[in-house]
Amino acid sequence: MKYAVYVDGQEGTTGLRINEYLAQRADIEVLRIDADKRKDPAERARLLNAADVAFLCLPDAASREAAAMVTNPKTCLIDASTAHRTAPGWAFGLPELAKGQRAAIRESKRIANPGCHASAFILAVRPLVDAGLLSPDALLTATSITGYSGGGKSMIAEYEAGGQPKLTAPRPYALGLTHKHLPEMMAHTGLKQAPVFMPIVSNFYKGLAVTVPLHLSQLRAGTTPQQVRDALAAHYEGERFIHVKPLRDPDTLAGGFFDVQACNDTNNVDLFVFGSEQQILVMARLDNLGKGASGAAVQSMNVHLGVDESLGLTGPDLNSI
Ligand SMILES: NC(=O)C1=CN([C@@H]2O[C@H](COP(=O)(O)OP(=O)(O)OC[C@H]3O[C@@H](n4cnc5c(N)ncnc54)[C@H](OP(=O)(O)O)[C@@H]3O)[C@@H](O)[C@H]2O)C=CC1
Ligand SMILES: CC(=O)N[C@@H](CCC(=O)OP(=O)(O)O)C(=O)O
Repeated sequence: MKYAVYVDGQEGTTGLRINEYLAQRADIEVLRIDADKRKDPAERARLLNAADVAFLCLPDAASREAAAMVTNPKTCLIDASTAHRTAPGWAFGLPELAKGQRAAIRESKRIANPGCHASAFILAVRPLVDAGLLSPDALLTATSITGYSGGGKSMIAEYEAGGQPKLTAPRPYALGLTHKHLPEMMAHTGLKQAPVFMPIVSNFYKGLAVTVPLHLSQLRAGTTPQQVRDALAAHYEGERFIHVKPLRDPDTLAGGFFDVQACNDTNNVDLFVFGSEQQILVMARLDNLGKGASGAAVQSMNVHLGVDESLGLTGPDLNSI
């Protein structure tokens, strides 16, 4: 028996990449909507209710509409949008978050896929809160450097059209300090205050790194950089997609520059601790279309179905778009 899987938003950036992952799977039958009916509510409702798993790769409002169309109790929804990431009744699709998260994803028929910046921030900060090194009252800042595919089809078209000199330089944005990922960053780290968060989009397709600068005095008294690194390593022990690098990673320091794109075409997250004995940078790197979006969605599906969590996500056949 094959699982029936429908991707609502199959022509979008996230949907296309999910379909690439699914194309490698013998255990999955993809239900495709006819091109001329992609936005036909009746046809979408039919396919949503025929699916064992349906991915919502849509703007937030369309995701909410799609969720309301599902009446079949067997359909598991995995929503890539921001619509349900802190909503009651939805499991957060980050299996590595904490003990018990896999069970939540396994049991829930409603799974909210994390945002790309939020995934990196949460994976860097949650272990420090859980280990008692960082107080939930901490006042943090974070920056994120991201490729332009994070902005979906419209931003990709803008960058790839060429001819706009302003797009050749990095562009800070969300300067109103109300980025849409802040609620999930707080909800899933336990921080009581939102970080001051500035993302920067730049002239490369994909790849993302979030940096959280910390004075050691912001951490539990006496905490060393090595203890911060070790708390991350302990939290993610045995996790195949999360790689905690050695303190002041010699490979990165030898190169002199941080490579934001080094996790591209993988579902991996690399975590780093750089700095001196007084100040550190905790950094998390991922592919915004991999663990930051489509890879994470497929991983959550695998957890939900109880199949090997890395099925379709590793190996030489992993394509990129
Ligand atoms: N790109 C990324 O890195 C990430 C994106 N996300 C989230 O995933 C979701 C999808 O993003 P992304 O793939 O980038 O966006 P895109 O703009 O690339 O794709 C969205 C797709 O949804 C389609 N669509 C819009 N409205 C409807 C509707 N009412 N019914 C059916 N289809 C509809 C669009 O159609 P049309 O082709 O006609 O425009 C388009 O193909 C968003 O919520 C986004 O925030 C999450 C994490 C990362
Ligand atoms: C470059 C760019 O614009 N990136 C998007 C985030 C991409 C992402 O994670 O999207 P969702 O939260 O929509 O799922 C942004 O910062 O709004």
